[in-house]
Amino acid sequence: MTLEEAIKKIQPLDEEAMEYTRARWNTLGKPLHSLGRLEEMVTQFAGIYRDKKPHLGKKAVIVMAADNGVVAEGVTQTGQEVTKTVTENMTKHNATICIMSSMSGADVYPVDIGIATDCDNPGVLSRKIKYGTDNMAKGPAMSREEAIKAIEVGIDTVAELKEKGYNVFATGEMGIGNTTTSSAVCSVLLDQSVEKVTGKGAGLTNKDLEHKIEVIKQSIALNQVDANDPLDVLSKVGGLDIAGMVGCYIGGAALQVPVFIDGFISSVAALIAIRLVPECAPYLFPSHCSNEPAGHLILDAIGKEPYILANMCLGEGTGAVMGFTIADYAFKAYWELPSFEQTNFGTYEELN
Ligand SMILES: Cc1cc2ncn([C@H]3O[C@H](COP(=O)(O)O)[C@@H](O)[C@H]3O)c2cc1C
Ligand SMILES: O=C(O)c1cccnc1
Repeated sequence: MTLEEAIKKIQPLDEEAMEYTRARWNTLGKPLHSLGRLEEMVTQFAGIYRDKKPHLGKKAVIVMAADNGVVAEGVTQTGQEVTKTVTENMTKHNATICIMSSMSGADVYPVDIGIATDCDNPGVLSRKIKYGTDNMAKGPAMSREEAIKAIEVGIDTVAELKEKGYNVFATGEMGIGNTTTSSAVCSVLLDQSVEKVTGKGAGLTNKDLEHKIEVIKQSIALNQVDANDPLDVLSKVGGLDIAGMVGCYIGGAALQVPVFIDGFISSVAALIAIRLVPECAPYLFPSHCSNEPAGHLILDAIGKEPYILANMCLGEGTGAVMGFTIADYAFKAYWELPSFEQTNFGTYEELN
């Protein structure tokens, strides 16, 4: 599906299904609204599925893996070969996301959307746009066309997995250097200083952090980034992993499935998606708030309040899969709690 086709398919949530779900929550044998945002989550899922009787199906985490040319500037603690190693570890149950996903009953789908070397691994979906982005400190990270193609990879991945029976998604990423690109995008789109939105990523010394900030400033200035054009920002100072996740969010909205956002990098992708297509926002769910300095800023900007505050900053989708578990609790209560009439509390009308 093209980006344009996906945008055209996005509809507002189904109010009737949500009304029905809200009303049903109010009949259950517990104090009104006492499950708070868990109640709202089930209601919103009903609106997304356009189904008065929403059920969670199979859960998938899509992990967009890509390299970033800017790593050549020395903005990371480890080399870019780690991107491929960790991505391949996801096929052997050796990465954090696999272990945490198994707790949530979710399947992990790593996608090579731009790893810098060949990745011939049957467990990794091969969707390479190019062998890593170009170094944004020297010129644009990618062309606008490449950014759109990467977004379409995300849309198509959601479509493909929905065909296989998945109906709830989470985004994750693996890409050494992607906190540098994320901070650049964040600084431009939120009009905040680079210092305020840049952290140590997967680990840096204070001196290295100063250098990272300088590289980001240089990249933004050199590329003459247009803050009013999210695709310009994404292609010049973003990454292929971020673009792929933008596609997952827009694709999720087009295909009427909810998508959980992970940490800093995933939230930056959600910010781009919502700036591009504001109508996709109700299909997106926060999970945790990243411990990177701009974690809260980004969530505030997209109007999403995190469910979990755990000072996590790992990425890969590790926070997003905890969102699945919250959804499990919410749906379990919604479907298994007896109504007032089925209990001996009295009737709903008597009690409320
Ligand atoms: C072994 C390892 C596993 C990871 N898993 C996620 N990340 C996280 O760290 C990277 C971003 O940090 P930076 O911008 O500093 O490179 C991303 O790959 C992100 O997913 C990892 C990083 C490492 C080193
Ligand atoms: O919050 C995140 O997603 C994050 C932060 C630092 C490094 N990797 C991921």
